[in-house]
Amino acid sequence: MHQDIEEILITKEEIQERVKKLADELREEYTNLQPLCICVLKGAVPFMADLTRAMDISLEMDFMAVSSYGASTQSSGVVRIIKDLEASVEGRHVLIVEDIIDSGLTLSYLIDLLKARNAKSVKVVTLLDKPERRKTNLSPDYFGFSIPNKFIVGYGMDYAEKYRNLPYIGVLKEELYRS
Ligand SMILES: O=P(O)(O)OC[C@H]1O[C@H](OP(=O)(O)OP(=O)(O)O)[C@H](O)[C@@H]1O
Ligand SMILES: Nc1nc2[nH]cnc2c(=O)[nH]1
Repeated sequence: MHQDIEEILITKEEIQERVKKLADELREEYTNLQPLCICVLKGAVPFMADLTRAMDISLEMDFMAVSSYGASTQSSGVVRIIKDLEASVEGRHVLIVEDIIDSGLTLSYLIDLLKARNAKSVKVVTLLDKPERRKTNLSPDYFGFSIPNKFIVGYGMDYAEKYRNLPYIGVLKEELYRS
């Protein structure tokens, strides 16, 4: 285990098993619909790669980067587009792929944006859900794990851009981000 990690919350094997089950459910829903899977950079990259390969249906991918202003471990609700989509979502079945929903403010903004751009349907799959911290009444259509209110890193998720390549999801030692 990495020296900065307090405990492993979800192992690599548990992630793989859950991702496969989510992919099975999504295959059922999206076969023949040619969904546009939108990866929200950067944290969702490993999940997007594993999930879409396991879905094993005809789909398209696009990438969007947004940033919320505020402290590095808290979302402020003000969302700014850093990189927009290349594809048009008009008339498309869109699946937003997220690594984590925390306050829900990022997702709430994205859903409104994609609906305003006339997507035919907009659904959300997130690997992790932290429902305790929600500031909106939004809930994901599909989620991998519901987790407690702890600051976690790994499998795409960072602290100050580090730890994204850890193969598991771990709780970061508190002294590293409180100091
Ligand atoms: O529900 P919310 O409170 O809005 O928080 C969730 C958002 O925060 C994280 O992204 P972050 O801004 O850390 O960017 P990153 O994916 O590039 O690390 C995560 O990937 C979600 O997009
Ligand atoms: N890395 C990381 N990003 C987040 N964004 C919202 N919650 C979290 C979290 O626990 N860890």
